Amino acid sequence: MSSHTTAKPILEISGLSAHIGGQQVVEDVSFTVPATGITALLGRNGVGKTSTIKALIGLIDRTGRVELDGRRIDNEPTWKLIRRGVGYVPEDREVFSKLTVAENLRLAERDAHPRRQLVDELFPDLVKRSGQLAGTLSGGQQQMVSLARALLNDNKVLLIDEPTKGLAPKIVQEVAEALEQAAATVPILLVEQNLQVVRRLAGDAVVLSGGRVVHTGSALEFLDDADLTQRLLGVHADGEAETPAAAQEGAAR
Ligand SMILES: Nc1ncnc2c1ncn2[C@@H]1O[C@H](COP(=O)(O)OP(=O)(O)OP(=O)(O)O)[C@@H](O)[C@H]1O
Repeated sequence: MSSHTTAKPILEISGLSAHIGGQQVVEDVSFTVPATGITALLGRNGVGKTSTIKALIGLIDRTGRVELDGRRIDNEPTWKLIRRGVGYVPEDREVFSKLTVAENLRLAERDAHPRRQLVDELFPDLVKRSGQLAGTLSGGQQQMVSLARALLNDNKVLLIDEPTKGLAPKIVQEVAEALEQAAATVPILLVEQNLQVVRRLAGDAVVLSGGRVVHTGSALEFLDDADLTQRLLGVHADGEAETPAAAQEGAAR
């Protein structure tokens, strides 16, 4: 899928900076997220991908400018951004383990008319397991619950952090399939280490190093540039073994 586009972006980020414990983890970050398709946020471990997403939605203190659909949101608290239609699927999934699948989904319903049919079509396995405690699901199934919760509401954009992390290859493909279908209904900013998934899904790519944006452009063009992927991700993105999880931040700083 190539959705490299010049249409009006859904998210416009400029000069975003954030500190954690005295360390600057996001440094003057600027990029845009197009109003359609999937934009991949890439980089080695520890470069600040998760922190950038958290800064975007105010989960860590930030400075800079963030616009959602042309409206400034950087001065608003997280709960308000969620209500304005910024869906967040965190890295650790955060399902309520003592609640059933159905209860997890019901808790997430924010709109008067949640998109039940879409979610049931996307995740038939969850329909079958609606009475099962979420804590007894596999990692992949919990990821589906986490994605389903965000998709129930009519969001303007989804921020999804490493949805395939730690999942078996077959389940990675299922999650990728769900993301592909979800992206037909809502634009997505996706942190993803599995570059085969990025290749399949992403139109644009934003690459971070040392808390800064070091590359933006077409995801496929980036992945096809072996020198650039080697330099910025520590891997050759040549179709095989495209998972730079072990490539530590450091060399690119
Ligand atoms: N709660 C925290 N306390 C202290 N330092 C933190 C905390 N969270 C993140 N950091 C530091 O901030 C930097 C950026 O981390 P972040 O998790 O945003 O990177 P990332 O690119 O998402 O990494 P990964 O791919 O490993 O998830 C790292 O140096 C990390 O050690």
